[in-house]
This record gives sequence, C-alpha cells and structure tokens, in this order.
Amino acid sequence: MTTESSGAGEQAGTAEAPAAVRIHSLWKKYGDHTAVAGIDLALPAGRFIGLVGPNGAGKTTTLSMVTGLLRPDAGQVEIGGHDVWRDPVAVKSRIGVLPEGLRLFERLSGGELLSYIGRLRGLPGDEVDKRAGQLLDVLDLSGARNKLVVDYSTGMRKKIGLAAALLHNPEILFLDEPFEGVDPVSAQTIRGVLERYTGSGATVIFSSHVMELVESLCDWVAVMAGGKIRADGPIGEVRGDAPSLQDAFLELVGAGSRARAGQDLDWLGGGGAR
Ligand SMILES: Nc1ncnc2c1ncn2[C@@H]1O[C@H](COP(=O)(O)OP(=O)(O)OP(=O)(O)O)[C@@H](O)[C@H]1O
Repeated sequence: MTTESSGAGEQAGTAEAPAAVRIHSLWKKYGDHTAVAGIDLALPAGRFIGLVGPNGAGKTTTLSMVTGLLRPDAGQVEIGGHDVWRDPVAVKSRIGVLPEGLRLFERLSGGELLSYIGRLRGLPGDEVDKRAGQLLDVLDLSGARNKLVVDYSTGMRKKIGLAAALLHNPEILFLDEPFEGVDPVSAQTIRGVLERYTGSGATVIFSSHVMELVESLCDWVAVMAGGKIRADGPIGEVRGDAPSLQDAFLELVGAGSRARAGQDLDWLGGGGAR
C-alpha cells in the first residue's frame, strides 16, 4: 500500500500490470477552496478499482478531470498513454463514462438513445442494433426499450447510462456513484455486467461511499479525503490489520471522533423529556 499522495509510477499495481490511468500533480480550486490538492496516482489496468472518500473529498472533481469533463488548474492525466487534454479523441474512444447527475436525451426512448449514441461513436447501424438489444436484455430494460427516457426511474436511468457507456466496448469504464438510488435487484444486475466486463481484462474505476460494496466488488482501492489521496493499493493492503475496510477508512480519513459524535446529542431520543 502507498499512503499520502503516492508517486505515480513506483506504486502497487504498476509492477505487475501497466497503468490504465496516470495522474500527475492534479489540482483544482473553486474560488478559494481547493477541491483537489496535487494528486499523483497510477491506477492499474484490468482491475476493479474503487475511489472512496467522505462527502466533499474531491472524488467527483477528480473523476471529471480524469475523463476530460472538467479542465484542471494544473497537472496531467494520461489514459492508455494518451494525454486527456492534448489527445482527447484517442482518449474518448478508449473510455466509457457514467457521470454523476447524468444528463440524457429525455425525449428519446431507451432504444433510440442507444442507437443515437452508437452512431455518434461511429459504429455501423447493424452492430449498434445488435449490441443495444443485448445490453437492454442483460440490464433488464428490454420491456422499456420504447419508453421515453424522461419516464425512466432513477435505477433505469443508471442502467441506460451504463449501457450507453459500454456500447463502444471501452477499455476503461468510469462510474460516479453507479449504485446510488438503485434497488438491490438492479444493483445485482449492474454488478454482474461489471464483473463480466472486468473478467475480460477491462478496467472499472468507480466512486462510492459504500465500503461494504467496495470491499466486495473491488480488488484495488484509492482513499481520498480533503482533496488528497490518503492511501492506495490492493484492497487487502489498504485494509491492513483493520477488521473491515470501513474501519480502515475511518482511521485513514480521521473520522473516528466524528463517528462517535452522536454521543454528544444526549437530548435526542424522541419520547423523552424536552
Ligand atoms: N462547481 C463547484 N463550485 C464550487 N465548489 C465546488 C464545485 N464542485 C465541487 N465543489 C466543492 O469541491 C469539494 C469537492 O467536491 P466533490 O463533489 O468533488 O466531492 P465528492 O468527494 O464527489 O463528494 P460527494 O461524495 O459528496 O459527492 C467540495 O468541498 C465541494 O463543495
């Protein structure tokens, strides 16, 4: 495991697998507030990678900069050896992205949306139809193929967004909170698709607050807090001697005292005296 803003290049994962993503000294400020404070990170290829951190840690800001959706103040990101900002076409053909607060074309049906995205990606029409049909089937959306996206539920939106991100068979998939607002059945479906995808050698990088999920799904993790990487590496190493990833996480982000803060609320109890 590497701790505290580890040097990209020398760290875990790079020895046995090439890096899918290399981040060098990445910075982003919003006004006076530093959201991302000089991150260095090498994310190994072919892994299921979790980016975890408390609210406001900088996960979305980092993923947005890594995927070319937000311009950094300083630093570089390379994907498959291509600079995200200097070589965007090469990068965008290799990645799929399910961003937070995904905006979809609401007045298209799910089937039309996938056809449109597939054509934008330059795939032939019959190939788009084949892949879209299979993805809708696997994600249990076949029955909603002709329904307008505006009428989709939160979970259905996540699934159609995932289908759109996978349609061109990217090497690396970035997902910002893919399981948020998703029921357990849909979560299991998404999980199955992602496991199959990484099983073929592709890389998944996703952000989450849910440690149990990360622990059960990921084999590699980066822990972020206050705009910095606190630890990164294979999940067993980041967990160390802690009983669970959740305990290791609370220790790493220094949240132990806040986790116990409820003890101060001695007036809170519903039926008791005011
Ligand atoms: N557009 C913005 N303008 C100003 N401040 C922002 C903006 N986006 C994010 N921030 C701030 O930057 C910090 C990092 O936010 P970010 O959304 O990257 O964190 P996060 O780890 O994804 O949080 P969460 O888990 O709550 O989604 C926060 O303090 C947030 O308030």
